[in-house]
Amino acid sequence: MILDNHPFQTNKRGHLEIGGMDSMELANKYGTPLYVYDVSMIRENCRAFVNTFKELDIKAEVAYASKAFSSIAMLQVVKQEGLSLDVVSEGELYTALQADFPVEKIHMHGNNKSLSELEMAISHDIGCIVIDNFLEIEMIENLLKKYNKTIDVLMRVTPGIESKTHKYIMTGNEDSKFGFNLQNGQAQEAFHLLHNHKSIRFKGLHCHIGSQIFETGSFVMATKVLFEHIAIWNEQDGFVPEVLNLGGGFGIRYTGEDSPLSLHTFVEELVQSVQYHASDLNIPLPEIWVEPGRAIVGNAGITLYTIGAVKNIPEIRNYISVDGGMTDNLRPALYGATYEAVLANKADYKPVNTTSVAGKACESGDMLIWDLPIPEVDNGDILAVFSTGAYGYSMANHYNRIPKAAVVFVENGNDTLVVRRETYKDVVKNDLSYSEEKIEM
Ligand SMILES: Cc1ncc(COP(=O)(O)O)c(C=O)c1O
Ligand SMILES: N[C@@H](CCCC[NH3+])C(=O)O
Repeated sequence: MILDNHPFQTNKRGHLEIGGMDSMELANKYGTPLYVYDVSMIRENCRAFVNTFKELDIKAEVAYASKAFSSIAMLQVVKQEGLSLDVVSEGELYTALQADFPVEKIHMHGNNKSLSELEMAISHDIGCIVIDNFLEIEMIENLLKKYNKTIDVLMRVTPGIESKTHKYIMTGNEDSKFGFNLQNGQAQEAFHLLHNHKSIRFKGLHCHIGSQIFETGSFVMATKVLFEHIAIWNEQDGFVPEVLNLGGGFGIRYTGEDSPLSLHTFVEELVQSVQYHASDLNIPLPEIWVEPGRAIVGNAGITLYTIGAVKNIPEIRNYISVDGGMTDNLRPALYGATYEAVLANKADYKPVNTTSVAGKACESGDMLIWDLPIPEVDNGDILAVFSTGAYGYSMANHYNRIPKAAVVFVENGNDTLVVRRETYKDVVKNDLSYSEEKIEM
């Protein structure tokens, strides 16, 4: 049964339950498509990361990668759980400031940070900037002079590792737009600009090899490559990193085919590898920082859709269409990502057919799920797609002028609307008219 692959159950009415709430009641109350998050699951995921490092007695910092899902309410939960925060744009930083997130716990990323983004970060005294390129070093130097400030930074490097994931979400390979290349000398050049800098406090290295990764081998390999360079810089310049940030990328289960490692195993193997190299080099163990996004929110979210048109093409395929699709979940269209779903009102029914779930956007590629085992479908049935908590709402778009869906948090049987559904007024709110008089002028 598909339901067995996911951390949800049915209630007495046979309806899918989330956070102690009947998902059908949520669909009726808020309409569909609807993103629903079980907040206690988000909290558990945050705590699991923090506690795993604690159990291993390792000085660590866990920063939630807010690109996975950023909203004021979400960042308030992250703040309540005491995590740090990774932002990659002015918009994400702005959201963090609106959520009153402690600035000293915010880290800023980005492969093309603008002057105004850096100025916002520096003027608000955020905790750390992860430097990606030479232009950024120059802009940070100028801004620190202007504000007469100093700031902590990490240097992002690409170790030349091809992690086992989709090409579009690999980031540690040599041919990457992210970070300073370790192999071709650029990282070495940047290191010399940053090491012993007067106002840029160079704390250490950052490396993120990709996303939705199920094995530790590529992390261990990346750590080895980082330490080869740390060893050279240690010998030449006495460099001792205070921090090693190994990024995010911890894979989650989308379907029964996915078997993520336990968090404990994952973290333990990363820690052991850093410990091994630090002791080999005879330097103190650096603080280990990580930046999980998907692993914090992915499994905690589901999306509810109303099923509309049903189309059977004999001997070819059965289709059901839902009232959302690539506008609220771009991942299948972008990466061929796979998902599982059940009918929220028949969650414990046995499947009798196979059907493919189409979105409503005007694209043949707008398919949410291919060949899903499903019970008999009736008008008004609600489809619940699992594991949509990461990179769903955050990559939502307005294609076909479809308004963005609402987000509801549920916790201990209480539901709270945390992002309003967009209206058609919202969709045209930035449009200005172009009158005939202008053409005549
Ligand atoms: C620098 C950086 N850190 C963290 C993450 C979060 O990744 P994930 O959601 O896979 O944990 C990403 C996204 O891939 C990233 O680019
Ligand atoms: N958006 C991607 C992950 C990329 C994360 C940022 N480097 C996904 O949905 O899987």
